[in-house]
Amino acid sequence: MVPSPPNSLSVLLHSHHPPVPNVCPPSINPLWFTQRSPGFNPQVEPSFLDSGWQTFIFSTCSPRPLIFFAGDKAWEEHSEMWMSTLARFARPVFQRSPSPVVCKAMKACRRMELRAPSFCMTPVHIRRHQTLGSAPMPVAAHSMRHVRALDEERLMAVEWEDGGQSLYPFTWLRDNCQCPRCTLQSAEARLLLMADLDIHTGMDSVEVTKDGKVSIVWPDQHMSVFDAEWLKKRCFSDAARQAMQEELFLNERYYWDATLHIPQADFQEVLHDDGAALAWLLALRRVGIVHLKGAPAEQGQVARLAERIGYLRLTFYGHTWQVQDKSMANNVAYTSGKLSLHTDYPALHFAPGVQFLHCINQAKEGGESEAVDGFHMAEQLQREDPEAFRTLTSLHVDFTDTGTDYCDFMLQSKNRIIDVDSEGKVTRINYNNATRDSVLDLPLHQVQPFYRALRAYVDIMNRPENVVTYTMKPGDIVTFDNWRLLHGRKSYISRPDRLRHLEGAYLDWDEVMSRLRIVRRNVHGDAWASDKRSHLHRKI
Ligand SMILES: C[N+](C)(C)CCCC(=O)O
Ligand SMILES: O=C(O)CCC(=O)C(=O)O
Repeated sequence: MVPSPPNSLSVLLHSHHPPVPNVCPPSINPLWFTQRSPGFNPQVEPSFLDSGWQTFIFSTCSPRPLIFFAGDKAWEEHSEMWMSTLARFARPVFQRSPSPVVCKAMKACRRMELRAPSFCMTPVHIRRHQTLGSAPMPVAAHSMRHVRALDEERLMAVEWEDGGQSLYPFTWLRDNCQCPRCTLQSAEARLLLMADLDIHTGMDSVEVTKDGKVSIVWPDQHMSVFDAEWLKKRCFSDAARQAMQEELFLNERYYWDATLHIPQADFQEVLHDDGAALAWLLALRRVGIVHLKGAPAEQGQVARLAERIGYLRLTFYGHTWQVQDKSMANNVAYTSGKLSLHTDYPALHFAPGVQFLHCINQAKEGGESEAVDGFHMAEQLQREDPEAFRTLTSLHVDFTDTGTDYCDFMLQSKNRIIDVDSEGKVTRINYNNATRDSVLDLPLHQVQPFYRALRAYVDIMNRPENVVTYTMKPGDIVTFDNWRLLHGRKSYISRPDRLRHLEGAYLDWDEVMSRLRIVRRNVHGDAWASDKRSHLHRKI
């Protein structure tokens, strides 16, 4: 064992029995690292632990930087591989880290000439059977050493007890005054009108009160008092903002291919236990697909699951809908034919974010399910065929859907097959070949390039190494990110004595994320998040 120098990195072997087992095999984790590395902040990630992943969690929030390893038996079996994985992926990340604590630790490591793969790690066991949810997280008391007004810049500077500093614009502080005249406390909503906000306000005085808050007197003698923790959460530094946004939106994704072991959770546990619900929703967000097992094989279960979240998304196919081989089918899904990889409902401009499919009855022959990670496939397309990627992220394609179900409908939409945000990051896939319209609103010279680009994307997603195949059994519910995954099914033999029957429902990501935040707060409280942010304030 390599001795641990003072202030060096320690490893805690975190024995964790995840509520969602086998989210991914150890062999996949290095991939996760490579994807995360570019913007990777070595912060503690309790959420990741809760989804049952076997990986390394970094933390610089305690006096010494810690590395948690969330694993189980896999650690014993793969410890060598884990060590070298950590050395390969984590060391460069730590080396790039601006955190003074990490820099100090790295220097200590270099002094001791500790090189990869050992990476100055001391395995230490912490209590077994302890999840991070129940682990005593260091509670950060964010106390302020000093506050001052920088009148020229119209900024308030907070110097924190641990040495860091944060800057807050006067205008922002006045805008966010928490007093009952400026904030409706019962709704946590702003009362102060924009028209009444002096966006060039000065500050008469500022001080730290005896109970550790910031007290400001404005030129009109209005007074604002801000809690240290509240201010810390809202620090404007790049790192703090990035951490806050990740905490709010959980936008980091784990990209996968055919080797994915689809995360699983128990249907009843998810319905009744917040820890299980949290694990489910975290994996749904990060991986994009989770199987729930053990639902009764009868109609009504996807509605119960949607109620666990909030409410489902009504569409022209009804509150919930029955996937069966129907005569005069109003959708190709309601036949026994093959469904090629697709997202649901690109005929809507705002397609449902999340889909539940519950197997009530499976076919005797055929009907196996398929899924691919559309974001990962888009990344591969961008790498292999940038021209095709440009085409699919820029051209708007017409989709159409006409018929009668919940009521009669005649939908038309224009969507980019690969939707990107203003920074070029893929946010949504819109593609169902069945509802792609024959109306193609392109000048002649763009038609053939469009087909070439679409075919290139489809060819990548159809590669066997990218497609996960599974067979749903009665009582299984697949829950997946319909903005990200493309799903399909093999054709099946329809028999009157054994009717294949799935029940489906849609939800939107806003409602799902809302429930995720609530169960996370129920399970962890707010302490871990603020602790995570404790060292992220801006150095000036
Ligand atoms: C019919 N339904 C609800 C199973 C799927 C509709 C998806 C689509 O046509 O894009
Ligand atoms: O029948 C299936 O397995 C999948 C159905 C489907 O893809 C859909 O309803 O969108």
